Amino acid sequence: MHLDSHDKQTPTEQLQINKNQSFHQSIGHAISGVWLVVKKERNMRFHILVAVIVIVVGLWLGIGRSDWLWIAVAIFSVITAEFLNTIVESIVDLVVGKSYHRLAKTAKDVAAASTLVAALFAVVIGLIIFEPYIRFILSKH
Ligand SMILES: Nc1ncnc2c1ncn2[C@@H]1O[C@H](COP(=O)(O)OP(=O)(O)OP(=O)(O)O)[C@@H](O)[C@H]1O
Repeated sequence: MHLDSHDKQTPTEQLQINKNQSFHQSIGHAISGVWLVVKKERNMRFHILVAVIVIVVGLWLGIGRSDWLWIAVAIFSVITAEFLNTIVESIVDLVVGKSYHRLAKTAKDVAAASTLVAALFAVVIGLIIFEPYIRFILSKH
């Protein structure tokens, strides 16, 4: 997925390239970065949906503090990897444009691999935390 559409500014958008002048301005741009990834990256929306489901199930089961800590680590690892993946994609597209380049492929594939590894880490954390509950529920049936 490319963020090309973000490059086409609407007339109301300011074409700022100088440094942010205030903390408020920095936070505003950071939040618009978060919104941009959520809006444009289907995978990010999927990660958020899974995170919400895990949080709801965790609340329902009443899991402990240390379990929440690991779930927080897993969720933030996946989200951070997805942000880095989007950064790499954007920079690669900026550098090579529409042309094919072997190093562009390497950069994008390795960036995608980092998200995959983070997602697998999250699945392992989820299995370790929820396995006793799943086993208990299955033993009741
Ligand atoms: N300029 C390029 N040169 C060589 N290979 C490319 C280039 N652009 C993309 N690719 C290859 O095509 C794949 C898909 O490109 P795309 O830009 O859609 O990646 P993607 O956005 O990482 O996919 P996803 O949204 O699933 O993460 C990349 O993983 C890479 O293997």
